[in-house]
Formats: sequence, structure tokens, C-alpha cells
Amino acid sequence: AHFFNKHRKWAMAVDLIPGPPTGFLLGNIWEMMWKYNFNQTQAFADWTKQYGGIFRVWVGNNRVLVLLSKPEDLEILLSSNKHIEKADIYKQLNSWIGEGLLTSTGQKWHTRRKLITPTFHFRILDQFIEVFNRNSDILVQKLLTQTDTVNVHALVTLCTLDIICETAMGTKVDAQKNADSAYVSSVHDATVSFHQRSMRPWLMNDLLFNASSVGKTYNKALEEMHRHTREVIENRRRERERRRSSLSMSAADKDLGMKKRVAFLDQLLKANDSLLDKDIQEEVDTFMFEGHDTTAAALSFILYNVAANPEVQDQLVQEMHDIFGDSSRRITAQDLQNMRYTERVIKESLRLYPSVPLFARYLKEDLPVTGGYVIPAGANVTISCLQMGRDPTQWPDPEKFDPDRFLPENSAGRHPYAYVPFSAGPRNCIGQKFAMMEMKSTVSQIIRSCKLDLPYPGYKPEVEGKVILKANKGVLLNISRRLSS
Ligand code: HEM
Repeated sequence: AHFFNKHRKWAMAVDLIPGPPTGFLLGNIWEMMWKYNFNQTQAFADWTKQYGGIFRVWVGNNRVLVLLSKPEDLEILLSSNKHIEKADIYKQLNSWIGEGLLTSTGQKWHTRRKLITPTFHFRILDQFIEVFNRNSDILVQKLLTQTDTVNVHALVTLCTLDIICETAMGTKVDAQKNADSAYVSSVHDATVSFHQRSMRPWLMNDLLFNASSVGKTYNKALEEMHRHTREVIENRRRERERRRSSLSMSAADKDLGMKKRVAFLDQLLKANDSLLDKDIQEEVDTFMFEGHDTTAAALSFILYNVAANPEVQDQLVQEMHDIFGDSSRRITAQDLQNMRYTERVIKESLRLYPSVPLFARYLKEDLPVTGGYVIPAGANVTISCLQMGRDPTQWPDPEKFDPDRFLPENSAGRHPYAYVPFSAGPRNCIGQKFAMMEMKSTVSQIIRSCKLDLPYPGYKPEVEGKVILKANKGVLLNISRRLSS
């Protein structure tokens, strides 16, 4: 009786926050099923319109999500050092990425973040430009051999996988040279299954999940992904040992191309005394996934937006011309800094198509927010970047693709938490700079050689967030060689 009273009090506190009417046992999942056919993206869009900057969603009768989209509320949550625990649903990722940087919390997260942060220092990132260049060259060659409409997302994903393996992991996998990558299709299966599970409270139980078809697909995908990441770690370990036996320790690190600072996987292998194999594996699984699927989705939508907006494409071409003239020389760190317009195009595309459309925290303490609401401890607070990017009160004419929204003069006065595709505060994206550099160099290489067109006028990819925001049927474009003017 004590438990029920406590739960009833908690549920009453939650229900002080507005939200759609709840049904028996499944809460708001009834509506999600019958009205939205589990299209969470559409349901959240409609509910945001109806209830505004704060609303609650019952997933079953004891899990609750509180969706926040007012920048002031985001600031309260994300800037805090207290509320750094990820939402309970992230635990379902444990069998995939363990307690890696994305999912861990407390002391473990602090220690790992400190260990890994230097490996994303700009001096290390600058050394990666050559890898970005080389791999995007291969991508450009592949794009140019397409004579018909092509799903650019499929090709770009292989490129970003090659990039993360060669940069952070120091291992070449040459995914672009193969038509299919078992790892890439497993990431797809795993993210879709995870998403399906998150909206079906009856699949929260591990036994039921493992016996279901969704669980079987998920587990099969995990096996393949873990096989792949184990191989990446082993390759790098062997390479380190091979070099070490022929060179002194410090010379070996230099020879690995890492100079004084050490790249991601080498840093983990160097810390092997304090890290177990399992610890290394969970970080590699985390970075392999976060480090390629996010940038692939983002790049595909950038290319779509460029194709859909010829005046934007012209301006990009102009910027490339200003920087490179007629030369086909490689991109340098300085060039990347000079790509101001390209950067605005990327930012604007992430506003409309944020690769991570939702992220969430679990509250261990009550969280007072604006409007007099208090979100009770035990709730999951969810941020929907997708809805925030389309909020007309923050972004006039939100559907319009206008990179100049990010000109300094047009950004002045905008709340710093109104735009958070990389999250913000202590648990922001550690790969933000890496991602921006990779996206800029890839967009630049493509624009210098390719003209992008929509497959037909008015084409718009249909999107749905399944962990990562992707187009259900890929991003389709026509590509032709850009003739120099
Ligand atoms: C367009 C590209 C990317 C976007 C939009 C993006 C977005 C995000 C967001 C929103 C978060 C917070 C997630 C949460 O709170 O649950 C995050 C965290 C993270 N991202 Fe990214 N990301 C991108 C690229 C990358 C890349 C390239 C890497 C690695 C090289 C990476 C590694 C991570 C990691 C490890 C975390 C967890 C950080 C922590 O909790 O300390 N991301 N990212």
C-alpha cells in the first residue's frame, strides 16, 4: 500500500504537467499505436504544437518522458553538473555499447571523459584532414560513376565509416571499396530495433524482448557489430606491437603518426593497465557508432538541401572558387576555417535535420523549470532538437532553408540554448569539432566536382527519427560532373 501511495503521489506530480489524455496500462502508447502507427516523430510534432514547450508522455503506467523545448528550460537542465545521468532507456543500449562515454555516468563518465578529451584536440584533428580528403575523393569518384538517381546516404555512410576507422581507430577497413558493409547494415538493424523497443513497454522485459522478432534482429546485429569492433581493436593492437618491436616506445608513437598527442584507440590501448578489454571494447563500440552514423545522416541531408536550393549551391561553388581558384589542390586546416558559408549551410541543415533528434536525461532530483512547473525526480526529460529547429517562435518561416540565419548579425539575441544539435553543457558531443571538420571537407570535395540535382522537382525525403534521424527510403539525388566555369 505504501508503494502504491508513493507511486500515486508521484504520478499526480507528473500530471501537473500538461500532456495528451492517458489510457489504461499503456498510458499514451495507445495513441502512439493507433493514431501514429508508432511514428514517434509525428506524435511528438503534433503534441509539441498542441501543448507547447513542456508536456509529458506516459510510456506504460510507470515510465514518463517530459519533453522540453524552451531554451530557458534547456539551459537549466543541460548546464547543470547535477543532472548528467542519461534516461533509463539508454540502459537498453548496454548490450551494444556497454557503459561507454555516451551511456555511463558518475565517476566512470568523469574519468573516461578526461582520458578521451585530449584525443579530440585540434592538433590531432588537423592531422585527420588528409584522411578526410582521401576518403571523400573516393566518395566523389563513386558519385560521379552513377548514371542514374542514387541513394547518397548509402554511399556517404561507407565513407564516414572508413573515416572514423582510419582516424580514431587507426585501422583501415576500406568499406567504400565493398558494395555492402555487414557492420553498416547491422547498425541500421540495431537502431531500428532499439527504437521499436523504446515505444513498446511490453518489450522492456529482457526475456520477452530476446524471444521477440525485434529482439532477435537486435541480437544478431550486435553479434556482427561486436565481431567487427573486436577486429578493429585487434588490428590496432597488432600494429602497435609490430612497430614497438622494431622501434623504441616513443619513436613508435611518433611513427604511428600521432606525434606527442595520441589518437583515440591508441590512448585507450596505452591506458590498458587501468582499462580492461571490456572497457576498451565499449568505448570503441560507442565511437564507431556515434562517430559515423551521425555524420552520414547529416551529410546526406546537407546534400539534399543543397540540391533543393540552387542559389545555395551557387554560393557554395563561389566560396570554393574564392578559396581554391581553379586548382584541384588538397584542403588545408586554414581552408576549413575559411569556409564560412559552408559552415552556415551545415548548421542550417542540422537545424532542420538534427542527426540526434532526441536525447534524454534521468532526474535523480526534482527539476524546477520555467512556468512554475517542477519535474519530479524519477522522470526522464527529453529534448527534441527536431521540434526545436522547426519552432516558428524561434525560427521565422521555419521550413525555409536559409543559411544566413547563422550570420553573426542574425544570431545576435538568439538564446544560446535555442540551437543545440550537439547538445550543450558538460555532456555535450565530444566529437563536435571532428564532425564539423569532416562535414566541411566532404561537402567541399563534393561541391568542387559534382553538381547536385533533385530526382524530380519538389522531391523531399520522408524522415523519421530512429535513434538517428534518417530518411526512410534514403536520400535520392542526381549527380553530374561540375564543369568548371
Ligand atoms: C553531425 C554529427 C553529430 C551530431 C549531430 C552529434 C550529436 C550529439 C548529441 C546530441 C549528443 C548528446 C547525446 C545525449 O545526451 O544522449 C552527442 C554525444 C556524443 N557524441 Fe556526438 N554527434 C555527432 C558526431 C559525433 C562524432 C563524429 C563523434 C565521435 C567521433 C561523436 C561522439 C559522441 C560521444 C562519445 C557522445 C557522448 C559524450 C558524453 O556523454 O560525454 N559524435 N552527440
